[in-house]
Amino acid sequence: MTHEQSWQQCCAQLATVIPDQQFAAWIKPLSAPSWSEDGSTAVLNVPNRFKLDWLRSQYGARITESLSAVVGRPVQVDFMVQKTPARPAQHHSGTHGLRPPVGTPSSQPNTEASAPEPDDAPGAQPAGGNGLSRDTVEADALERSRLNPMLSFETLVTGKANQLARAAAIQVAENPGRSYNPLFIYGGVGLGKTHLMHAVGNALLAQQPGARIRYLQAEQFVSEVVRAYQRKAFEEFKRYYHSLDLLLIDDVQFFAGKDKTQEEFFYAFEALITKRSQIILTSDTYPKELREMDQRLVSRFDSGLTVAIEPPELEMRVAILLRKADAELTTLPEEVAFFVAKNVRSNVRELEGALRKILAYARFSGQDVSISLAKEALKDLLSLQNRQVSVENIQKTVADFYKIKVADMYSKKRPASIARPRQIAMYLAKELTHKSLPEIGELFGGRDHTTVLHAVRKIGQERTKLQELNQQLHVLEQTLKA
Ligand SMILES: Nc1ncnc2c1ncn2[C@@H]1O[C@H](COP(=O)(O)OP(=O)(O)OP(=O)(O)O)[C@@H](O)[C@H]1O
Repeated sequence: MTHEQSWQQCCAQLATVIPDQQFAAWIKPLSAPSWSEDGSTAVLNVPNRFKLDWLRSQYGARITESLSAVVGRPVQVDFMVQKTPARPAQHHSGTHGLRPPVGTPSSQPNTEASAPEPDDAPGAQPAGGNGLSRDTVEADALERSRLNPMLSFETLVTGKANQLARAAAIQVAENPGRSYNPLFIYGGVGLGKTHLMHAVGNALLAQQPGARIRYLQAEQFVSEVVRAYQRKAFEEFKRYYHSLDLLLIDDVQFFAGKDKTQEEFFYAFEALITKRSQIILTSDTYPKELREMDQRLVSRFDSGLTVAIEPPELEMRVAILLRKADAELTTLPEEVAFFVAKNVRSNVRELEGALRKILAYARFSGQDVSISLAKEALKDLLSLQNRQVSVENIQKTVADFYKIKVADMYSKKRPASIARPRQIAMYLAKELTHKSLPEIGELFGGRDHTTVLHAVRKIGQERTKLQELNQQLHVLEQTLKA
């Protein structure tokens, strides 16, 4: 069997397991791979890095499996971004492309092998044509979209913490505007919400280089509304936002209390949903918990699919570290990855920071990466983490934060402006130290342990209901732990 025949058979097999639309969009346009000399690796040429990411992450395993089955031995499948011109003429001979050169009618007998349209995506031009090259179209669209091409499905590590959100995002990328609309992703800081959002955008851009995509942070949207207001340019603003195919807005909790922004966003939302453009939103909390948000918007946010991203568990943290090291072209010994993952637990952004420190340390000191090197590189971080937060420190930090005197932490004064920060400090003392209630009471001017218990319960309950308090507590906790 020739290489071309084996590829055709592979495609035929894939066509039975991959839904028609996806097959037509992703597999059918591929030319037959070129093979390494020893026949162990098949290299598929793809037109750009977006397609490369997507094909590798979504179909790589299936193609490998199918091609191995067809040739009767395990083979590796690799992808390579094709150099321009996008469709080299040698495809009809030599490396046995499935597709005839652009403009040549298909003469392949097999349906899998029949020539696809030069491109399924709107706005794309065949290379060598008189219009803009596909690369230029993509580069322009990428710039306009403000997408970061590094944040793709390919570079996103999957685990229990994000598997639902990722699955939903993949659905959306494959069926924009038709599966879950809007897709609302929520979770704590640095857990990959932004990453997932960009991944959808990048995947869609790979499929449709002409797609009108825009990513922006909620605050930027607020500024644009303000600017449109000042310039009396709402028509233009509307025309732009209402014309998008995919709108990605990050951290929508920042719309809180901004009535005009919410109103404009509501119109854009309605217009986009009606014309089946996709909307993806992220937030630090689920829609019903959003503060100072128009109820019409809250219910719209919840009308598609709402998914959470949780903090990654240990194994996922290890996997993320290994993957990030790999991307930096360094090998991280697994024991070092475990060591870091056990000690840096809060979020992915912090994991990345820790890894960066270790790699920089290794580079500058000329040493290999080991646990002892990691301990040295992360000395500050680890000692800070292990350092017990002291009650005195809590009292000082909380007093500074609420602009009261530290002495008021021990005083008997009762006005709310003082009593409340004091209760907050007691709550944090219970949360962040190992001190008992009576010990804490003692350190707060000799108060009874029931007073401390009351404060701990009260603040604990209120933080689940009051977003602002919760945020203040987050800031205080971060400051104290940092
Ligand atoms: N599962 C993951 N695999 C690989 N990298 C990840 C993963 N999750 C997050 N990251 C990386 O961690 C960093 C922080 O992620 P991201 O900015 O998406 O977080 P976020 O949830 O949007 O946080 P914030 O609320 O602060 O905006 C990014 O560099 C992102 O690429």
